[in-house]
Amino acid sequence: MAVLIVAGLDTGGGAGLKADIETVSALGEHPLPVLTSVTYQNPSEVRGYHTLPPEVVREQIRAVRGSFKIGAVKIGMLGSREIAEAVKQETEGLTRVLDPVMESSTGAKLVDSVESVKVLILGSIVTPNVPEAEALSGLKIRSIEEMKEAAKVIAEELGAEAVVIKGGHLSYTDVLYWKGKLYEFPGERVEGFTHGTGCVFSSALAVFLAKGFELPETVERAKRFVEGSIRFSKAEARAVNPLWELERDAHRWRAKGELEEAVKELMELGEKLNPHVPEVGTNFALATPFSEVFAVKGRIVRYGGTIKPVGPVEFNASDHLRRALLKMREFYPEVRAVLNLRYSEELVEKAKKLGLVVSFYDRREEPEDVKRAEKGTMEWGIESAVKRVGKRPDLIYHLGDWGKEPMVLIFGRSAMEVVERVRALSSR
Ligand SMILES: Nc1ncnc2c1ncn2[C@@H]1O[C@H](COP(=O)(O)OP(=O)(O)O)[C@@H](O)[C@H]1O
Ligand SMILES: Cc1ncc(COP(=O)(O)O)c(N)n1
Repeated sequence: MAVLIVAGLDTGGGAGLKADIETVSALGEHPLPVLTSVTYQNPSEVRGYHTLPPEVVREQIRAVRGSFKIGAVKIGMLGSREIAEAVKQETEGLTRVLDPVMESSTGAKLVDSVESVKVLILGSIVTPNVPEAEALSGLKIRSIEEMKEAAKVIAEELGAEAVVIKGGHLSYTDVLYWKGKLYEFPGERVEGFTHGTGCVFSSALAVFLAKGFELPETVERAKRFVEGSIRFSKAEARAVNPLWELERDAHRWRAKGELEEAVKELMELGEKLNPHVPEVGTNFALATPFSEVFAVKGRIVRYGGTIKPVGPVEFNASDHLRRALLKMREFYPEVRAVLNLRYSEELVEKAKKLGLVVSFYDRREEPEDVKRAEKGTMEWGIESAVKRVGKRPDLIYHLGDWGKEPMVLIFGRSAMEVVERVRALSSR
């Protein structure tokens, strides 16, 4: 199924047409991109925009309307009244999702007037954020109750088929008014970049409508999709990441394979490694670029004179190593893998001889409040060891913690780098 997208181009690659294309593609439908305006912007600032002549917008829609099966249309930045009129005429009869874009999140105007947006409201599913809903309804919105009143007014007075007021500027709860009924979609704040959330939301809505879901279900699905695109946003983009689900799954797949290979290599070191395996067992953890962590279920244990993994490589199979790795990644994001061994003086000396950067933490230095909180020891330990050496540590040891057993953590930028380090450390 194809989804028509009528929107503006964001040169920062965060919002607008590019976010819409990615959203539609990521959700498995075919995007038909129609450009209304070129903006000059980055995630911090819109410097200006240039609207295309309405005829150019009209011709783009005409070129595709007849030759694709269009399940829905998402309409974003319109720019001018003339473009709004042309889009209205050319999209007659399609299921229309209108994101009434008026201002960017950075506060710059993206349309000549509220009236231009109103041109397209009749019969559309409209998705204003709180300030846009205030502009369309003339009401002040400070609560979920007031969101509901405004949604009703926009539907009843302006003739929208349905109204979804988005709560990103209020409490993260979204409200839907449809066929005389009100629905609430509770949400919680997700940490991450939010530039482009509105674009992704309305595109996802259009996709789920095209797939045939009923409106309340589409809102729920679009909201969850936006949450993922915030949670898995990337610092480099400073905007939402509509490709999050595909990327996350690809990274999971690769990390699992990488760790499985490395565990296999590690097993080759069986007899040499056996004396270095602590009572609690060894584990081996690998993080994806999204900081999701895989490890060996049940750990790697001594087995006769050799060693053996108890279970398979799984997501979230080690709490301690996951916490150590994630803390290390806050300082050095290139570090992706870690493995723990029993502490011994020879091992630490050998590491130093091999030129590895060695650090340690000492629980006697742990502040009382961290001790009492219990969960924070690992994080505190890694942080204090990192700060102690002032550069990226390859190996961190402590002399009693985690069931009081002294332990060594060996870090690496890949699972194989850790295996190579373990190989060097355990060779006689
Ligand atoms: N930080 C956040 N955490 C979770 N959900 C958010 C966050 N910011 C926005 N949302 C959600 O993203 C969607 C878009 O909302 P909003 O940001 O208000 O739109 P706009 O980009 O048009 O201002 C809504 O479903 C909203 O609840
Ligand atoms: C081309 C274009 N379309 C839409 C938005 C709104 O997105 P946001 O509210 O996240 O700034 C934008 N900034 N640019």
